[in-house]
Amino acid sequence: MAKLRFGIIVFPGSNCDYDAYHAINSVMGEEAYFVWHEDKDLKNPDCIIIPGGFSYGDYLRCGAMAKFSPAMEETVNFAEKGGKVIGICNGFQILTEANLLPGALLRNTNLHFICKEVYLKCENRDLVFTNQIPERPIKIPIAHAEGNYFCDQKTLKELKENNQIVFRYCDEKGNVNKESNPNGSIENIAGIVNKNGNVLGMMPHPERAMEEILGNTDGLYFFKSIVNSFVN
Ligand SMILES: NC(=O)CC[C@H](N)C(=O)O
Repeated sequence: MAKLRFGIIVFPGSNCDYDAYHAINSVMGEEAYFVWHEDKDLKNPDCIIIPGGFSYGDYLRCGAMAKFSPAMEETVNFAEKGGKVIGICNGFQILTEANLLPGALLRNTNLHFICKEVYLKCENRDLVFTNQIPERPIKIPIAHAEGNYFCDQKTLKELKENNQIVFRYCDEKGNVNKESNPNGSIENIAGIVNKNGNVLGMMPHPERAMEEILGNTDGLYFFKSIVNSFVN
């Protein structure tokens, strides 16, 4: 079977683009390639990844300037036609700014940049992004200053009704509570999907947990889910 094509959008200030590239190419054995933010041509992807980092230096707000890039305009068109789009960390922030996902990412409640491993409970394992994720909590790193997910009560209700809450921060045993919430996110939300199930945003970084040498391979479940959804 031909390799799956993952287009990774690169903005000035992206810094997880090579991590995503390595995860797709070297670990998953699929094809990753970069799309410069000024390019309008996404080069026929199976999936677009908007990687983590500090696009445009996080000026104005995280993701606020990136949404105007030609590559983002095309990503919106791609998503509207059902194309699969993943936003990780700064990518999640960009997807909310581009209105592909509801809500916003605010400053962490402690006002610090937080870099550590957290546990996630996957609440919807029927998605193209999650079908291989186990029931047990998975351990994935976070690294952000603005990961505090917020939305109004009406949106929260809709997210719940449509099963759009994909990941919640929890502890090792799967308890979702104030203690297991690293950044103040509403109801411990760490990742959501759009109504159609083809656009996912998450603050944690699965691409940083792909190999034994890194001490954590739980990110593999995430990428294996996507590959699996194309094969089956
Ligand atoms: N790792 C990242 O993508 C960082 C995201 C963002 N710039 C923040 O600090 O919140």
